[in-house]
Amino acid sequence: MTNVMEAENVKLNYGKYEALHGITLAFPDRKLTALIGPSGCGKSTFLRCLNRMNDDIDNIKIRGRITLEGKNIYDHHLDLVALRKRVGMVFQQPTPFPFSVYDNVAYGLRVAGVRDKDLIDQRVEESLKQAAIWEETKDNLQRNAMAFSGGQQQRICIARALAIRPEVVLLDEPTSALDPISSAEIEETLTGLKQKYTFIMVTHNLQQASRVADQVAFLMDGNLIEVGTTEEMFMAPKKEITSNYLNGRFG
Ligand SMILES: Nc1ncnc2c1ncn2[C@@H]1O[C@H](COP(=O)(O)OP(=O)(O)OP(=O)(O)O)[C@@H](O)[C@H]1O
Repeated sequence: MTNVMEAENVKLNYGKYEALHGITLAFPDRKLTALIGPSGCGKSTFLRCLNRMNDDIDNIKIRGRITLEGKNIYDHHLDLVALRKRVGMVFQQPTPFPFSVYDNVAYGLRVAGVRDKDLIDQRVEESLKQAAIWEETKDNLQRNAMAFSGGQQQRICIARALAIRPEVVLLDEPTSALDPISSAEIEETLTGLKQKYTFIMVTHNLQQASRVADQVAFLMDGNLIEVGTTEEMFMAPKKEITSNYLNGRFG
């Protein structure tokens, strides 16, 4: 199995505080990896390293190496806009822009300089279909995206992330702000898309990880404690501390 991204001994400091102590973790192609662990263990911090979303924070220092298809994403020559086209992101709160569904999904393509209206139309439709929100939006593409429900907005945001055809999609607790039905719809959407994209998802919801992930990584206090296939992690974790966490004894 090939790995699309690899993190090697990633350490991160917020000023003097070391939040990640040397994380080594590989992300297999077209699989969903769930990052789990107690609050404050560094899941989001680590996720944000993977498309350099931490770069703008003052006093941050990142060491180690993160590669995308073998190339170091922290290389000085790297074009950040190009990186973010290849590694997209979906946030915890649905964050549609305050304009139409169509313009939301077309946004990334237009920023990338695509002007061909037919190509944009086609990509908007394809992406909304992939994110399983086409049926609910196809007659309302000019409606403001903010006028849809939270769950629909999140699927519009997934469509927006997919429109530029990233290789990797980072998801930071994408369902924690949603009701159970919308969460289930997002899970179904992700499961259906796994053949096409590599997903890396932070989640607090262990059941969700067990339902949608292929690989699960357990972090605690800025360390990677254990990583394995979802089955290995939930059925036969190697470390007692992992087992205690999965059984709800702490966290
Ligand atoms: N911008 C920041 N400046 C300073 N410290 C930060 C910053 N962001 C996070 N931290 C600290 O780094 C540690 C890891 O935080 P992070 O948000 O990555 O954890 P998490 O596992 O995603 O937590 P949660 O599950 O609660 O979202 C925490 O101690 C947090 O307080």
